Amino acid sequence: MPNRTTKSIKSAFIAGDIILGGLFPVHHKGVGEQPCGEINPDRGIERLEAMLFTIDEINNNNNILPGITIGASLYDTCARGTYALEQSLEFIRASFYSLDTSEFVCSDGSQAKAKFSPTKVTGVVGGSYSTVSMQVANLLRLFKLPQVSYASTSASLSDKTRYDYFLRTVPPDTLQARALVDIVQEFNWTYVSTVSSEGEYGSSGIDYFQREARAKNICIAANVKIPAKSTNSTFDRTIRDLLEKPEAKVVIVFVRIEDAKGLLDAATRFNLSGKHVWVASDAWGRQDKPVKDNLLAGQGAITLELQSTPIKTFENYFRNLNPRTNIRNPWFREYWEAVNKCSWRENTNKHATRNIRYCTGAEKLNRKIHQQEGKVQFIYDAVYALAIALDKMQRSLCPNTTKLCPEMERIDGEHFKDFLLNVSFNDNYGAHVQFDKNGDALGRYTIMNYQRNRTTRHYEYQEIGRWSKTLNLDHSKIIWAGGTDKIPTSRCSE
Ligand SMILES: N[C@@]1(C(=O)O)CC2(CC2)[C@H]2[C@H](C(=O)O)[C@H]21
Repeated sequence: MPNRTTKSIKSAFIAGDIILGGLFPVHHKGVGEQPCGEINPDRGIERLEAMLFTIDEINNNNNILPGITIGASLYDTCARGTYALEQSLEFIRASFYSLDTSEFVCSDGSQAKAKFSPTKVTGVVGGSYSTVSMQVANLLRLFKLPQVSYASTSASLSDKTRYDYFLRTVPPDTLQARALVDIVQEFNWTYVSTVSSEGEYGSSGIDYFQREARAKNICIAANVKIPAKSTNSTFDRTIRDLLEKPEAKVVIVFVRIEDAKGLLDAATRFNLSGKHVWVASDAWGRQDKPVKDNLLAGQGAITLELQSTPIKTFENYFRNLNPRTNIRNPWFREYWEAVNKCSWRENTNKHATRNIRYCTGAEKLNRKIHQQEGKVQFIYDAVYALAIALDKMQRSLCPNTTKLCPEMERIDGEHFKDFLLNVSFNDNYGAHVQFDKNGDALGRYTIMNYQRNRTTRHYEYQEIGRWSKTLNLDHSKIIWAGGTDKIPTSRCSE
């Protein structure tokens, strides 16, 4: 199905009897007046394709909605709440749009049909960033449109007095804060500093950490906030603040990925290899960006990532995508140009411009560098949760048919939300999917240590344990800064 654009709004569209909306940060935030910036390969394109892949899989599964096909209408948020809000208006436009064509008759006497009518969606998958999900949730709830995020972890989104149509297949950061405190206690650290990004994710996450820490008699030394607009001097000041509390060797880091990079870049400038033990939340996770040029400053770090399992079949699907055939994703060619560093623009003049390498479409995703994006499973689970809820609703309201019956022509959002809150299934990839009364999923985290592999001598994230209500760490796998296995101390001197 070709992509559809209304006005300047682009979407990836699959036709179907029931349409699911989707929101993905296909592009990073733009700079200055530009709402959208660079293409976002992992958290944008790969996640969007994960939703398309899951819908294909469900439509080929005769056990779920056997007589009904699911379609999709996916939009780019540009990782920006305001932009996402504009795109999300497309999801609810159909609620207003009731073009009466009965007065229009074609020259041959047939009934006129609207060339384009906005597609009504039944549920929305997304967004990624909590700030985006919050703004979109404020709009969708007015139209009783359930929303299932695959990545937004801010604890605020558990508040059903504000976000009553918001659910998620990921846990709230209150659980991540508890996991971080359990790690601090595991090593008998009683005096730590904290660094957090300004904004919903960082501020909310570190507040919960500090609340949990104080309850366990852990003292906070420096409590540093990174403003939204930060420069190198911001991070230099952060390092100086940390150095004023030398006994607090451990630093709890609840920051956006850009700030994690800024922090380690500054630590490198101060030549602080091994001075601090960074203990970081999922934004840092197992991302390459913060540590790529900061091996010594980053070594010994302990980081959390939401526990997920790669979806093998999606891996094959994604690797075999090609811009010549993958036309349902209108951003795929731009992605292809970025990851292959080539230009897709057809060569309109006789001589190819010397310094541009044109894409051929024969380029292949390099297997060794591609690691499945960490939230693919949560997208897979979100789409299945919506489909299974629709299947149960269809069997309940339309018992004599596998098709849509009149009772499901205009799906009541409140009724659908009840079906959604009651789904409970295993996704065949190690996850049991269910929602609590707040629409939150169970909390499972993988704990990693950034270390220099003793055999290969390469730096890497090594899994050292897991947290699911309680912490389970293998101390023998940890390599602290400087290659030592001696646990650093971080406590008050007085
Ligand atoms: N959990 C997040 C959030 O905003 O709620 C924190 C994050 C900034 C790092 C983004 C992660 C992601 O998109 O995988 C979201």
